[in-house]
Amino acid sequence: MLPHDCTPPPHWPSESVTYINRARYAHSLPAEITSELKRSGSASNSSDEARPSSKSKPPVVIRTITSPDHPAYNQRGLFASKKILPRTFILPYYGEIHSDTRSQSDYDLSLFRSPSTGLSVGVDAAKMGNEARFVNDYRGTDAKRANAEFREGWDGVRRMEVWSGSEGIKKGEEILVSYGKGWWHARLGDQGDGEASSAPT
Ligand SMILES: C[S@@+](CC[C@H](N)C(=O)[O-])C[C@H]1O[C@@H](n2cnc3c(N)ncnc32)[C@H](O)[C@@H]1O
Repeated sequence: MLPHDCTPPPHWPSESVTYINRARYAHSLPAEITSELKRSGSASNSSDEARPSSKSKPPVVIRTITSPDHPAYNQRGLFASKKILPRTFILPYYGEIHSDTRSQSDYDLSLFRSPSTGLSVGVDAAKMGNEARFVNDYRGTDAKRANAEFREGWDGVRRMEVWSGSEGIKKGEEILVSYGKGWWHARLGDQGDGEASSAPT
C-alpha cells in the first residue's frame, strides 16, 4: 500500500504513469548538477506574491476533456477545484530531473543550464509526475489566452511551478498555459510559429 501522500489523485492514469509528490533524479544526472539544484541562484519567486504551503492540497482536479471542440478531446486536463487568485502559486511540476535529451517527451520542461557542465537540465513528467503534467496549452481552446504559466521556483531545490496569471482562475475553469513557440514549432513546423511565450522544451 502506498503512503497516504503518495496516493494518486482521482482520474490519475494509474496504468501508465507513476504519481510522485517530490522530484526524482535520473540515475544519469551528474553529481555537480545535483549540487547546483540546491543552490538558489536566480530561482526564487518574489515573496510578496501569494504562496500557500507546498504541502497543502493543490486547488486542482484532473478531468477528462469531453468537449469534441477542445483540441485535447478525450485526453485529460487540469481544472481549478476552487477560485484561484491572480498571481498565485498553484502547484509544483514534478517529474524526473535529467540532463539527457527528451525530444520525444510532451511532458518535458526546461529547468536551467548547468554552469559547470553546460548541460540543459529538464524535468520530464512523461513516466512520473503529479497533477501538473495535465496542464494543457490554451491554443485552439475557447480561451483567448493562458490563465496560468510555468515559472521557475525554489523549495530547497530548484523546480518548476504552475502559477495563475493576472486575472486569476474561476472555480471549474480549465488551467491553461502557453507551451511556447518552440514547443509548437518542434511539433508542427512553420504552422506552430504563432505568438506564444515561455517554457517547455
Ligand atoms: C503536457 S501534456 C497535457 C496533458 C494531456 N492532455 C494528457 O492528457 O496527458 C501535452 C499534450 O497534451 C495535448 N495538448 C495540450 N494542449 C493542447 C492544445 N492546445 N492543442 C492540442 N493538443 C494539446 C497534446 O497531445 C500534448 O502533447
